[in-house]
Amino acid sequence: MCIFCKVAKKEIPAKIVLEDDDLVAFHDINPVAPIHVLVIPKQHITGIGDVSAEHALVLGKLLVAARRVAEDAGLLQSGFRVVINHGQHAGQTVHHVHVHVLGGRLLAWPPG
Ligand SMILES: CCNC(=O)OC[C@H]1O[C@@H](n2cnc3c(=O)[nH]c(N)nc32)[C@H](O)[C@@H]1O
Repeated sequence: MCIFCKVAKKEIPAKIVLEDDDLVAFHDINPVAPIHVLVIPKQHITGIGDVSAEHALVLGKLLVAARRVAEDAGLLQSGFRVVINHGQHAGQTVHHVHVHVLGGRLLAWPPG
């Protein structure tokens, strides 16, 4: 089973910050910013490159949850970044779609 499916099923530990029937949000194990949270659907979706119209609702819920994570982390004023990586060039290492919520410091643009 994929590692994020295990997190969703509580089979491996994670510092969960938000959860509902459809998704779970938890701190990244290797944060690249003071706030680095991942928002994942409980349903296994391999990557944003694999989605279609049938996924629109859950994808929307991930983005609304990302905003809630940012708000709860006090980032609405200072700013935050929401990132989804797909495939090798984007550095995707876990093949279960996940939204990165990054904040707490000035974030460079363009990303490397
Ligand atoms: C370019 C990033 N591309 C990507 O695919 O990000 C995957 C993200 O998931 C993180 N991560 C991996 N395993 C675990 C785990 O068991 N637990 C947690 N809490 N985070 C994990 C990893 O640090 C990376 O930022």
